[in-house]
Amino acid sequence: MLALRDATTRGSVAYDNAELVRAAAGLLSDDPELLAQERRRLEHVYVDELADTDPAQMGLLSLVAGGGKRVVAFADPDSSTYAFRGADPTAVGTFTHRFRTASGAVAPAVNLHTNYRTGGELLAATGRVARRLRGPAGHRAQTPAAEVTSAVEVRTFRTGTSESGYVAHVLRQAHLLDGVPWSRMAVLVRSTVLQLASLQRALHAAGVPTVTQAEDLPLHLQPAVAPLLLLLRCALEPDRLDEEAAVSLLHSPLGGADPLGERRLRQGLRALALAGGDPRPSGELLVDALRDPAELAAVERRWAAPAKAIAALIATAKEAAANPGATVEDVLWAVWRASGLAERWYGLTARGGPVGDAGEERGLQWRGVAADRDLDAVVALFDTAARFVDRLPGARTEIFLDHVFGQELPADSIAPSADRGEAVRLLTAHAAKGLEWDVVVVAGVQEGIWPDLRLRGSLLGSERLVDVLAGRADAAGVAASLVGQTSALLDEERRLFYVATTRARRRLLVTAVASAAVGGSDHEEQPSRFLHELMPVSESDEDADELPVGRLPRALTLPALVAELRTAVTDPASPAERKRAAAAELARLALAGVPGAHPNDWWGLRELSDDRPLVDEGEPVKVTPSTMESALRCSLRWLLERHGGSPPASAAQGVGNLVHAAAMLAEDATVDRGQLLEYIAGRFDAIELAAQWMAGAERARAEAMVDKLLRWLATNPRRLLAIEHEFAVRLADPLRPVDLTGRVDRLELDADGRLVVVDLKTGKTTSVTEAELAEHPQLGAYQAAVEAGAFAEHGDETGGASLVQLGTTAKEAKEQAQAAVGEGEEPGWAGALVRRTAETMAASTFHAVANSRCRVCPVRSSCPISGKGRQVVEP
Ligand SMILES: Nc1ncnc2c1ncn2[C@@H]1O[C@H](COP(=O)(O)OP(=O)(O)OP(=O)(O)O)[C@@H](O)[C@H]1O
Repeated sequence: MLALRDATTRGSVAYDNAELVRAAAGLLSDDPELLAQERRRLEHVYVDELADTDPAQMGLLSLVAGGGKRVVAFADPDSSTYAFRGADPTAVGTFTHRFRTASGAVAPAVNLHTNYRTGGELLAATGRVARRLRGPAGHRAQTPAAEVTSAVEVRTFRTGTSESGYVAHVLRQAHLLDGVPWSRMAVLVRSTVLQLASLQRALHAAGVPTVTQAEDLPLHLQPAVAPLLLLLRCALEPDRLDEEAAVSLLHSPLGGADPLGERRLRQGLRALALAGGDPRPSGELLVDALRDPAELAAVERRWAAPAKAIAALIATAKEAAANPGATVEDVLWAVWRASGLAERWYGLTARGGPVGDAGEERGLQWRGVAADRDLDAVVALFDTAARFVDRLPGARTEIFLDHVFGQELPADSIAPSADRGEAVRLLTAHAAKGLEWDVVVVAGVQEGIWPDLRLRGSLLGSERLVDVLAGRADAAGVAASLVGQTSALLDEERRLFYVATTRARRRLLVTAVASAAVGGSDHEEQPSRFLHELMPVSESDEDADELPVGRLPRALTLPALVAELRTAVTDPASPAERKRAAAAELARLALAGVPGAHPNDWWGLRELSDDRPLVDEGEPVKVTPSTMESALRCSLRWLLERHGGSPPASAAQGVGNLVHAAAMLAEDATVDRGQLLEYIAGRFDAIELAAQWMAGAERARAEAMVDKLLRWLATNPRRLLAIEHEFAVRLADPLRPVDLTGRVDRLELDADGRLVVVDLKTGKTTSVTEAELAEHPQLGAYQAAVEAGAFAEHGDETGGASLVQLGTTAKEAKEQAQAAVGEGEEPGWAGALVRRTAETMAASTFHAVANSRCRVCPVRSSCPISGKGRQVVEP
């Protein structure tokens, strides 16, 4: 702490760990009194992970514990993985010479050969990896302490999905069958950025609880921190605000948009731009809107809100950064306060705490835990910012951002990690160092990812300094040095893999994807060479290079088991023996109350609860002309829709309804057009449109329909009797009386004094063909109603019925007229059709009939002839 204080007050630009250690060493060597005091205080000094120490740490150690002090250091040269932070594995070899005994003799070195962690099979496999490492080998022979069983499994998969499915399966198996607690299992990956999130989602979906500890992720990747940093970056470096950044800001907690919201916003911006003759794609418009939110005022408030919030925060950041003397802390604070996230997350954390069993509370509690974690991460960000400001007063925020984004691994943390409950830990191989679990999965071990042979360096390049000091850097040949660096990297990656695989006590699973390039794509994924290294050397040369391919077994869930047993029992091809065994298992599950196990639960085997007709004989059947067509087309759909299968009618009016309502005002062509348009304009805003940007076009369509109606009225020779007239009439029949009820748009009188029913259609595709028109059920039913005396006050002779198509793309309204029923060869056809419909509606059996509307049928999932509803009839 002293060193730290001095390092900062002396205005040093000490910034990485090695520099801090160096500052402490400097302080001690400058002050003999302090050094003596320290040396007196330390009687025994223990060093763990000696192979990961860097020269500065060794210097400090020499100061406080050199000269014959009691120092014990532990090292495994094969697990040194911090060379990129300046660690020097050769410190292990020179240690006994450097830290001599009090008498000046070389210190003793002891090799520990007993392994208490695991058993023979695992040791043999990890030993094969270690064998390929350069360096001392004397310590490598290890024997297990006891006869424990251990197992290694290497598997490759064709896709990442099946890989994570298999990983989930193995974890569930260990938990459910072998009783391993979730917290004694872990999944290790090489790269947080590439692998962690997708794996976590897949495991979660498969019912494996996982936990990624915040401290396992570098700061800039933590979900709560990433959007704040991105926002700062975009505010300070405007070029950074591209479409990708804009979208992730909108979807972050700072924006709060969902995918639908984003689409609506894009559509809105594009409609506006197009209206102004600007043809740019919506991505560019989105970026512009975040820079200058003026445009957003014209977009519907609901969809514009996330973008407005982000634009405001960007402005806040810019403003804060423009203040003279503003530090990164000030800027961050301004943005954080303006975001309002603090209040929201604190509200949620109040519900956090340990996760109990009460199912309902659980969701809230998880959200509370997540909010806790997010707040922790933001606090860590402020800590980092404060340290940065302390060390580099006056440095610009951009430099801070570079620094934070440059971190590949979580910063060292001395905070103890909280116990996050019973869950499988998901972490990087680096973070797994020093830990162990009963079951360890090392996933995604792909060539190119692990080993990752891209040359890299630390902020200050300290690892190269180490090379120079150790005489490894060849000043003469850069190429030679590059080769050297690459092979050193391969060693380091292999050691990291060794660390990962040696974390397992009982069971190790290592997986990768092996996918051949498909078609012209050169995207081929290869398992890492490390997988081969784990495998025992094969006897025959033929399959020496073959890695075992993994197959996804049945999911270890009750429903999957029940499904498999049921298939075995009912499959005609399965042998009698197997059927009997499956039936016995099902019986056992049924006794235990497992849903779906007892044949009583199998839909296909259930007795009908009631086989009486829907309407008792002699009772009237209610038929409305508008549903006749549907009932005749497929009576099952009609039945299901009628009894809860269709979504409730929306209260909001559509454009068609609005035009219908306006048409009620239009008795004939003398009506005032302006009045109709005013009517439409006045109610237009109440319409639920698919998108606000469609409003212009939809309104034009509504107005066009009104104009078509007016022009059609001008040519319509008949006289209006009633508009929107309701009727109810009984078609008498001793067995099956029919109550025909409904409403007609227009009831008109033709030149011969006969009644004509006119139905206005506002849909775009409601036209019918000539053939369909002759027996159009709805029109026929109107005619039958007329004949049965539904409009007795006006007469009971029908002159036909018409559809007037207003909504099609045609310029003029089209009248489609059905001839009067009495004029045809079969005068009673309409009444007969109504009776037939009534029979269908009152029946005890309803038929599913395949037809052109099946594709959009809302009750497909209950239809036996649709693939989706097969379970309705099959056991
Ligand atoms: N003498 C012992 N008797 C029984 N168990 C032991 C003994 N020594 C260590 N173990 C157990 O063996 C396991 C590994 O021990 P430890 O973590 O100390 O090894 P390590 O060499 O530091 O491992 P690494 O550096 O690879 O993480 C632990 O579970 C520990 O409890």
